[in-house]
Amino acid sequence: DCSSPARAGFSYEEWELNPSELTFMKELGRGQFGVVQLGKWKATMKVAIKSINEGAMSEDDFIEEAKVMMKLSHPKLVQLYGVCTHHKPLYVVTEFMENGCLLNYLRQRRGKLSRDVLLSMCLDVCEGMEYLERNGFIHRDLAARNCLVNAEHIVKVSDFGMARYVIDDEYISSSGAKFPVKWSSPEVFHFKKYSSKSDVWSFGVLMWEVFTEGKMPFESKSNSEVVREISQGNRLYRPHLASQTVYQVMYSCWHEKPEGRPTFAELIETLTDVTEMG
Ligand SMILES: CCC(=O)Nc1cccc(Nc2nc(Nc3ccc(OCCOC)cc3)ncc2F)c1
Repeated sequence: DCSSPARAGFSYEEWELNPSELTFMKELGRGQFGVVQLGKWKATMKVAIKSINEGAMSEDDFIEEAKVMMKLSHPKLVQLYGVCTHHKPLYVVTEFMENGCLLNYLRQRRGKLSRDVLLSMCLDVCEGMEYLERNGFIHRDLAARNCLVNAEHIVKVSDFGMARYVIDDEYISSSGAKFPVKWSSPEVFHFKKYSSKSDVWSFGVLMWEVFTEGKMPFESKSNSEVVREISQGNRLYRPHLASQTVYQVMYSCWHEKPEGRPTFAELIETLTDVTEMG
């Protein structure tokens, strides 16, 4: 049916949106591929439209993958509606999230969010990630900056798998300034060995971001200092808002070996028990 962008433009492949059905309203900010704008699809549905800067993305590879990503659908994942490939710049059209990215949301509401709300945010992300784990899909760049918050204050995971299409050596090389070392497991920053268990490590750091209300992990340390700290067995400290029980959960995500870390399915169980215990 053509009632939603996901099935849009019968005259286009199902992952293609007809650009004439998009209207631009205002700039939301800048993602890593270029500007993101609030728009409307068929003059009714609010959407986020990412314009991909020339040379920022391996576009053909991404378009191929977009067909797979379109099929990933879950209430805690930011839905990909489609792409416009018939002109430059390439547009990537997704679900619009009224309250913006989780990192800024946490920083803007410092001191106003209860522990229960912080825990429910972690559970939202965990549910989205458990769906990706179940479907054998690796995020590769899970962090609070890559999660978004909707009008109902639900948190959803965004930009899953997009790290594979970035053209920027600073981001790709593990010694590059933009490589997310502070969210990377040892097997990722040493060998780029990505897995759902390396996503679990990043989820532990995201939990730390949530319970510090948006602090930068290893605040004053350089990437190479973080590699040394982690390799020596040091870990992020317990955030003041995190109970010992909550800290044990995020700490379990930082086991040196992937097999020593929980799965997202196990993390849902544990976080749900913590929520119920209070
Ligand atoms: C921290 C990283 C970061 O900002 N990332 C980032 C920036 C811009 C847009 C996107 N992407 C999407 N954004 C929305 N909604 C959105 C709503 C409000 C907003 O307010 C900005 C001004 O605040 C006063 C920003 C975004 N929905 C879907 C996206 F895909 C991601």
